[in-house]
Amino acid sequence: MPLKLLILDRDGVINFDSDAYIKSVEEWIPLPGSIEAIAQLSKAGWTVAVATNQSGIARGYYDLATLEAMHARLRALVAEQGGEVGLIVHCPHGPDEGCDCRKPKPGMLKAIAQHYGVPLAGVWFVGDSLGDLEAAKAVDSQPVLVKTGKGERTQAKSLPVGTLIFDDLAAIAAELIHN
Ligand SMILES: O=P(O)(O)OC[C@@H](O)[C@H]1O[C@@H](OP(=O)(O)O)[C@@H](O)[C@@H](O)[C@@H]1O
Ligand SMILES: [Mg+2]
Ligand SMILES: [Zn+2]
Repeated sequence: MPLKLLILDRDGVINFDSDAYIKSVEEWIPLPGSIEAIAQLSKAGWTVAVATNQSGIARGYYDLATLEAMHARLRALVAEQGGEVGLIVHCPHGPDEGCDCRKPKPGMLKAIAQHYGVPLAGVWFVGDSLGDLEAAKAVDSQPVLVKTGKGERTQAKSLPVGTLIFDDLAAIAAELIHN
């Protein structure tokens, strides 16, 4: 049975985003239904991984310990609902550092696929920004846009061909679990 892998962007998909960055655990607030959606997917046999740009680290807005505390909170909330979160990969670099992991580059998606030993072709990558969708396209994954976070702004742009669009993560969970 091939692994059912779903990869999520974080800010604007799992939690509220802010143009001022999410700089503390207190600012990290789950979007309505997102924790439940991840738990339901997990309990339905999906492996839910996360690929998130975190240039706020390079910019000095928060440190790695704070980022890890946010992710511990995410894991605890999903565990309370009987589910679990898989690998969380972040890019700590700034836009001018030329790293291979910052979306729209697909380095984080490749790292997740390598971790699980599965191909990326067709794997849904859910994001709210154009860079998320471009990263998916770059490795033949399925770009999926949610309208939460920056999603409605992104929807007004020219999207990669074949991009799927959903209202939110709960709608994606319903689609994947019930179809
Ligand atoms: O959506 P993910 O990838 O989980 O994380 C996005 C965040 O790292 C931040 O990314 C920044 O973009 P720049 O990194 O400054 O271009 C801005 O868009 C912030 O509003 C946003 O909080
Ligand atoms: Mg985002
Ligand atoms: Zn990076």
